[in-house]
Amino acid sequence: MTEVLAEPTAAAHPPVKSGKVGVLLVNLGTPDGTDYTSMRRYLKEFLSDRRVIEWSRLFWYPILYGIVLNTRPQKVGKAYELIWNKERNESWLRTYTRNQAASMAEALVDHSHLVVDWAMRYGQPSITSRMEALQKQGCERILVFPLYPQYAAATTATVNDKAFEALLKMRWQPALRTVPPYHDDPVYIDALAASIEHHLAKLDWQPEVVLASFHGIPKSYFDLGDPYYCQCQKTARLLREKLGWTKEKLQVTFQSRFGPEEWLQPYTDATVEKLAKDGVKRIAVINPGFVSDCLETLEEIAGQAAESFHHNGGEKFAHIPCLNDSPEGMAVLNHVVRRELEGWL
Ligand SMILES: C=CC1=C(C)c2cc3[nH]c(cc4nc(cc5[nH]c(cc1n2)c(C)c5CCC(=O)O)C(CCC(=O)O)=C4C)c(C)c3C=C
Ligand SMILES: [Fe+2]
Ligand SMILES: [Fe+2]
Repeated sequence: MTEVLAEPTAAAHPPVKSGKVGVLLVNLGTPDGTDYTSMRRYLKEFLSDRRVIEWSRLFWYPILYGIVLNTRPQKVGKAYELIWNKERNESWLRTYTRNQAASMAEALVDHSHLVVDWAMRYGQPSITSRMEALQKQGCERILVFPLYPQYAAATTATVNDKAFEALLKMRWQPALRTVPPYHDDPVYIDALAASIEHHLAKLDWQPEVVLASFHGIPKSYFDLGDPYYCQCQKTARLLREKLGWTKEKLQVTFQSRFGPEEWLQPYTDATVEKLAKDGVKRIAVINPGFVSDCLETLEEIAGQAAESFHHNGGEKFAHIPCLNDSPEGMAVLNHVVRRELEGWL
């Protein structure tokens, strides 16, 4: 005889929150402090990620544990100190990401069943902890938003991997959606163009050249089929078209090289130096691939690149800030989220 399970009665059943939709904004990550221990913990997690360093572990781990984690924490800790948000005692990347989540929650307040949260791929708050928190609040559906306009396996894919890894341990999984790259979205391109125009209008000089400097990746990742390079080039082309500028006026470069391999070219540092040596006196740099200002924009560009330009004969240098949590920046993020939530709102 077949046994039929009895319908659980309300009294016997534990309370379950339900009916909510979560949005999880995720950026790269950040150390908890600039001290050696915090920096080492952060870099260890970051540089152990196979999506970031694709070399064989047999080759990479002796270098990572023998050299990199003994020297880089001090060096990078000093760089972070220069740009630390002292008021909140945290990195700007964390401040801006939290602000973006708060601002988005306010913009979408009419959807009372929506919960907006934020996490970091490396460091705290972790993706797993925030996914679990969203689920506890009753989110049966979660939209994961890797905060990168251009897709790279080293950034977008590793965020998505981590989100799906969190589901691995759940008996009752929420439905999961991930936000695709938005490198050619007109709202994003318009926001970049408006930001350039707005910031250049505030100067009492105008740049001869503007660099669109994107974070680099090893050239070998591109050769293996990563679409990142092409998406960066498309963003720059659309931006040029929007501004009515030539290829000479808006040039694409790649920054933040790591390790001895060849990375995407032309390099930002070499280009800045060459422009100055060739007699260009005034340049501006924008970082369209970074949703928020961080170490790589504030220290490497506004700090180091500016210094190199002046040192080599350049006279005027401007760093155009990232869109951050500005109204234009939030218009982009809110637009992308609304579109990707279609059918869930
Ligand atoms: C092989 C190493 C790295 C790859 C590939 C890589 C790709 C990549 N990174 C970003 C965005 C950011 N990177 C940041 C810092 C950073 N990046 C690497 C290495 C690689 N990145 C390192 C080791 C570091 C830490 C600092 C250092 O040791 O130099 C940051 C800043 C974080 C902050 O808290 O401010 C961002 C943002 C992208 C978009 C990308 C590929 C497209
Ligand atoms: Fe990086
Ligand atoms: Fe860097």
